[in-house]
Amino acid sequence: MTETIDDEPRSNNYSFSGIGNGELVSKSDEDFSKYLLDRMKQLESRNNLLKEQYDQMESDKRYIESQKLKYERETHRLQSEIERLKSPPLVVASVVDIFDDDKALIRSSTGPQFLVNVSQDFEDDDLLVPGARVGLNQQTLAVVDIIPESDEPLITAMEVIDSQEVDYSQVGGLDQQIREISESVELPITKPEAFKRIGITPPKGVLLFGPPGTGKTLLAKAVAHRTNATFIRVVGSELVQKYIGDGAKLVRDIFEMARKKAPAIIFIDELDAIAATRLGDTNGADREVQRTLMQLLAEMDGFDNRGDVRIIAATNRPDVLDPAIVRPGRFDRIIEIPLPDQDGRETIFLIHMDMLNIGSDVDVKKLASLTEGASGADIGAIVMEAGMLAVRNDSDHIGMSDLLDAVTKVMVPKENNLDHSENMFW
Ligand SMILES: Nc1ncnc2c1ncn2[C@@H]1O[C@H](COP(=O)(O)OP(=O)(O)OP(=O)(O)O)[C@@H](O)[C@H]1O
Repeated sequence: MTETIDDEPRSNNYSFSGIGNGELVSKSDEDFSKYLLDRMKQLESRNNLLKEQYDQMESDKRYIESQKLKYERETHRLQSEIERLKSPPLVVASVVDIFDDDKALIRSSTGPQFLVNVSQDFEDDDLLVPGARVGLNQQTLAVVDIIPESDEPLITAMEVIDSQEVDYSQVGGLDQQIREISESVELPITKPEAFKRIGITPPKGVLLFGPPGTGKTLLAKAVAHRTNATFIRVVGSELVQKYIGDGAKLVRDIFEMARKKAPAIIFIDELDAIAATRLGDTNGADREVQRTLMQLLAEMDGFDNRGDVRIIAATNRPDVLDPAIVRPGRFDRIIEIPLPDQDGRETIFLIHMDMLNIGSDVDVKKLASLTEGASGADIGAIVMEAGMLAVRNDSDHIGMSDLLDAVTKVMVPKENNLDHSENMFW
């Protein structure tokens, strides 16, 4: 790379024949300085190029260093996430009392009380007060975390919808049931004075029972829409399965939230999961269900019939319900939601076809007579399936043949299932 420039002029390169000696020297000097200038220019541009490359490499280096830092941070975060995921679950408890020497009396969610240590590096000392909910180490039961009071567990345990879009007109074949539910849930919210005037107390809770997919949830949503009430839906089985040890507290929180968001309708689906009759010996899980039910009964007993929080429950298994739940003052209005009859099925077909492009050959009466034993949900599925067939056939409307194919597709597996399920309630 190093270039040496000789002091001696290079006569070989710079001599020209036929020119005098003095002339030759000055010509050579001139050429040589030209050569030097060119060379300098070359070197300068090479130098600039190298400088540019150097700058580029410097900035690449800085970029790589910052990337390295970023990945190190990410690795660190992922490592602590792995540690966090591998750490054993904490036991939930509530604080009964706090003592000076870093000890606390706590009540575990399953009942018994323990005197336990409070972890030394526990930061939220101010929040550690009687009544606070805390997380305990599984083995030592030491208090290691505090559970913030928030609606978070509720958000996953229940569905809260401020305004419902479902109208009574979307519920087919249940005119009698709509009348009954509107008297017992809607009127106490919209016309409480009518009840006061006459002196009767409206029913506290309404129990809807019937086979799956017959419109129990739909009906409850329609009442919420009619009364402009917040619709709070909880599923019995989720209350006791997802939140072992927390079911009773959740029931309390649900009623609390309903009072805050009133007028509100609490819809408890699968009531049987928390209100089935208890048989003989009880294990831990049964006791949990029992505590949840007790809390539900206590909440129902404790609130005002004339208030603007109403409770609707639904079950497919009324036969297994604990008699305590249907006593007067609790779910004292029981409404059967049966499978739709011929007229009901016709109406439900029409409701589900309402917004669709239906061919003129479609005979709803015939469809209704071919679907005896179908629920509203089955009819919804038939119409949806027919729509899919029409799309698949690139048709611009749903024809009778699509609907007939869909009836076969939805009804045949259902009939096969029914053959194998004679022991089921429905
Ligand atoms: N009577 C009905 N009229 C119109 N559509 C209905 C009717 N019953 C059911 N459906 C349709 O079926 C869907 C499911 O019904 P829904 O969830 O109300 O049944 P459910 O009785 O609460 O069932 P489950 O007991 O399984 O909870 C509804 O969203 C609706 O599309």
